[in-house]
Amino acid sequence: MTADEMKKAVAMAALDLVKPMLAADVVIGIGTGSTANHFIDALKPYANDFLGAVASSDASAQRLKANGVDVLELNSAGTLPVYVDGADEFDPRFNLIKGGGAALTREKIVAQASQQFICIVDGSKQVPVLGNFPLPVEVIPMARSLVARELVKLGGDPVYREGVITDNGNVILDVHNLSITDPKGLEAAINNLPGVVCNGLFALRGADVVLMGTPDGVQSLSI
Ligand SMILES: O=C(CO)[C@H](O)[C@H](O)COP(=O)(O)O
Repeated sequence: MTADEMKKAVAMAALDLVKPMLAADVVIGIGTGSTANHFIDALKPYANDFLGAVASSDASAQRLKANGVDVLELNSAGTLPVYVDGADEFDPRFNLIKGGGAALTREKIVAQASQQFICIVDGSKQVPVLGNFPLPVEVIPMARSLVARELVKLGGDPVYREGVITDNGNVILDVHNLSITDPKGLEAAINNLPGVVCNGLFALRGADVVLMGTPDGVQSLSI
């Protein structure tokens, strides 16, 4: 089974969890990336069974609309019952690194607005300790060098993701060589740096459910 086939399988497994929640007044949260894209495509036959979705990126919003799903603003949607999204890494406590697709800020907002976060990943994303995947940090452009120096003080090696501007008009620093033994503490510390909009650690609000695709099928993991 290819990685893409595993991503599709976890997307279908997530759909099985979400289908019973769908109703005429229900709005769901949708993430960004190749795994989330499979989930969006799988929603097409059910597009008329719920009110719509809040998207974590312009790319996902466009894909939802192409699949017949109405896209709503979070401000008019209130609390969402569920958020479905991928991740770049997850640890045994369901802390995550996200933002490989540069959508981390809106992803974190929609996750925070949701009662349940279903994380859909292939097995390559499972790690004992977060940090092998470089941690994305979204930064106000004028603060890029300042924040980079502060991230070095925290023990990381930040690299400017050249050519990438987020949906919010900001830039991304990818922080290499972090061994993240205190995900909540590091998430808060990085968020406290002036110029940082958001960082890709999802520990203060991690996933509730992880569906992991393996060559032997989809595993529903628990903490
Ligand atoms: O955080 C993300 C985008 O900002 C994605 O969820 C993460 O990069 C995983 O992507 P994929 O499903 O393509 O492996």
